[in-house]
Amino acid sequence: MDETTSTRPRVVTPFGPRTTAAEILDGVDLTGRRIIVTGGASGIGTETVRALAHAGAEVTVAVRRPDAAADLVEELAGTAGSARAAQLDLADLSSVAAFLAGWQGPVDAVVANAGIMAVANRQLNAQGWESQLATNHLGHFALVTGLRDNLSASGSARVVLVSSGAHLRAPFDFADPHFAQRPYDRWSAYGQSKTATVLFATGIANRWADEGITGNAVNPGYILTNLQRHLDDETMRAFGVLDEAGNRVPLDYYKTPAQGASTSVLLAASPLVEGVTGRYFEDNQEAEVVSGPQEAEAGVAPHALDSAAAERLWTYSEQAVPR
Ligand SMILES: NC(=O)c1ccc[n+]([C@@H]2O[C@H](COP(=O)([O-])OP(=O)(O)OC[C@H]3O[C@@H](n4cnc5c(N)ncnc54)[C@H](O)[C@@H]3O)[C@@H](O)[C@H]2O)c1
Repeated sequence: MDETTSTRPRVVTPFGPRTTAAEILDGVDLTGRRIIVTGGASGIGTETVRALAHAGAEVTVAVRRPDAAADLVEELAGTAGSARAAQLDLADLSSVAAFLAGWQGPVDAVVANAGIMAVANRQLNAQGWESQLATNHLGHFALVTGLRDNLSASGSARVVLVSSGAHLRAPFDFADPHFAQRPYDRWSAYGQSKTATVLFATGIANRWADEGITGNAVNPGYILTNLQRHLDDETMRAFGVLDEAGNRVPLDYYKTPAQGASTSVLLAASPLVEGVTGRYFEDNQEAEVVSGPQEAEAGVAPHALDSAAAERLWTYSEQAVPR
């Protein structure tokens, strides 16, 4: 974190943690805005797509299996905007390249929402990248940097990088990002990938401001979705999500997916944050900077706002992703 980051005023909005994505866009007209949402066929992504399309945007739902988004596309056919599905596997660079080759014209926003969490064992993709870093950061880096000219052509484009409070657990380990030498730990791997997500927002802010492209990171909060599928019942009990009988416990601090999608939608489309860049938001506000691991995983860690680390990660990612 540099001095500018620590002294700049925090961005605040009138919205609360329980505001829904639709409420964020009440009265906002996104007609003609072309927005890509990765991982839009489930969870927070689906609610992000819904809110944007209802406000008039032309949303591309970028998913591994386009048929998984078919019902959503059909549901949104009668709205002010539209949705269409496109194939994209972020862990497969040839799929990212095919998506980029098929895209024409400006892009007004990318919501880099797709993600995987706490994969039990170290898994590598074709490039030898650890799976969470591959999907959550490097695939999105390939996608967003590949769309740079299209974003620039918008004149006012926004990149929203969906991170997590888990970033507080792990700085980016430049010496061993893929756990080749250190023991694999699924939470460190997830946390590191989400730190990369925040650093990527800083990198966009540092490099692309002159092109009218902003980049911000988002922690959606806790939402029960498919994301938890890699967690066994014992872990879910430890989280207090399951009772001893294996039933889901209704927890107050869990948001609905529509509430979880609100901060992504705020940064992707609300006029209230026009021009805001290089920030980390949660509960619809810019987060406070905090030090050390936090029980509630709230706030943003200095290691994720470090401009030098952001530059280093950009260089690392550029070298990793072939052009
Ligand atoms: N749910 C939470 O409590 C929570 C908390 C913090 C952050 N997040 C983040 O929010 C985002 C959305 O998660 P969610 O909770 O809606 O979970 P989810 O599992 O419902 O959605 C994730 C989506 O990403 C897609 N995806 C996974 N790997 C992909 C790949 N290789 N290529 C393309 N798409 C891929 C999945 O198919 C899925 O549609 C994720 O980035 C997650 O890390 C979620």
